[in-house]
Amino acid sequence: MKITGVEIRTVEMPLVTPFRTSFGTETVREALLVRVVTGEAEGWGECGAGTAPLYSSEYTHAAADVLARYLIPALAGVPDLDAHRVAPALAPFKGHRMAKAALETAVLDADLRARGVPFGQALGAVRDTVPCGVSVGITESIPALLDAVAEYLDAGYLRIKLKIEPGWDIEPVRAVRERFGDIPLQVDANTAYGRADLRHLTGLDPFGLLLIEQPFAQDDLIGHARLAERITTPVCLDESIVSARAAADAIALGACQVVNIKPGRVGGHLEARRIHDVCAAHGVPVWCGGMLETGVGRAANIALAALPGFLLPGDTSASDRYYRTDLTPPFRLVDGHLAVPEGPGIGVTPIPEVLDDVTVRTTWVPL
Ligand SMILES: O=C(O)CCC(=O)N[C@@H](C(=O)O)c1ccccc1
Repeated sequence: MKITGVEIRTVEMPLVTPFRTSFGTETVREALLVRVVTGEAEGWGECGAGTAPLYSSEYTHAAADVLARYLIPALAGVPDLDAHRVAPALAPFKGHRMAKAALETAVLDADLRARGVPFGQALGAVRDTVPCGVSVGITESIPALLDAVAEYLDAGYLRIKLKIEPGWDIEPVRAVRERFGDIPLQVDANTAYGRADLRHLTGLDPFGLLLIEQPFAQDDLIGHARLAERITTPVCLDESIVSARAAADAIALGACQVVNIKPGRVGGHLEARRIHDVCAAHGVPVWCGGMLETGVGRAANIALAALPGFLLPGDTSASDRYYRTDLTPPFRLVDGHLAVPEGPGIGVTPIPEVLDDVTVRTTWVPL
């Protein structure tokens, strides 16, 4: 594949409601899109980094800079470029996995579109639709939380994930259980707790949760292993699982019994598939996480979520969970499921007038 150039585009997408997690509240999603232009096709990728480095060390401006200054130019010298050669070409540059993932996905998308191959088929999808869960942010009150959960259940979501943090954990879970019974329910702390909270977190065990996600710091595998020894609820890791090796180590240490796979967090869909394979080899179920992606990133996530080891509903919600107008034709929930795009590549393309409306910056990097 010969790339003629790459466009880096920053868009600002208003969220339908503020999204509050333990690491902050977002009302507008600033997202970075990468468009790879080749003689045969154009490919799209989305970088999940936030405006500020609150989920991980990456953030939108840094991702745009490292793409323009180092990552995209690094592809210039790669003979017979294809998606499998992107990660090795970018390996000399440390970190910046979300920026690397956006570029690799765009190269993969361009290649697949040129060959008429759907993303899901290329990755090894075995389903045409994927079951969908939804992530419910921290709300002002318990009644507001119950209203939000009721709305999502009415919309057909098959699993509820509650964001938790110190001071907002056992009570919200208890309230949801009392109102809605034994619906599929899990919690996500985004590293908000310390080992001193371990005993308190065992208080979540009686509620029959599907999992407790990433209560401790990204690098605290021992802390997660100790919690796992004290509770019957599976421990799930998100921020800690940055590679297939990290997944193998975490499983070996007993630090996780479930893994949330996010292609952006691990450097791309090819590493995401390797993590899927490592987990499958250890009998560890995985599910597809989300980072408020527009339809571009969402399409690729849905294709990934159709792989055989994705045994739990993911955060692949419908477009209207976050956006009144998505960049692409919206993903709509049908009986709690989203359809895996069937077209070549990721199967969707941003709608030009929508894209122009929300674009705040574009950079063209010729190769
Ligand atoms: O449904 C979604 O796209 C968001 C699901 C969700 O809660 N994502 C959280 C997370 O901690 O997993 C997140 C949001 C934005 C950025 C990083 C992470």
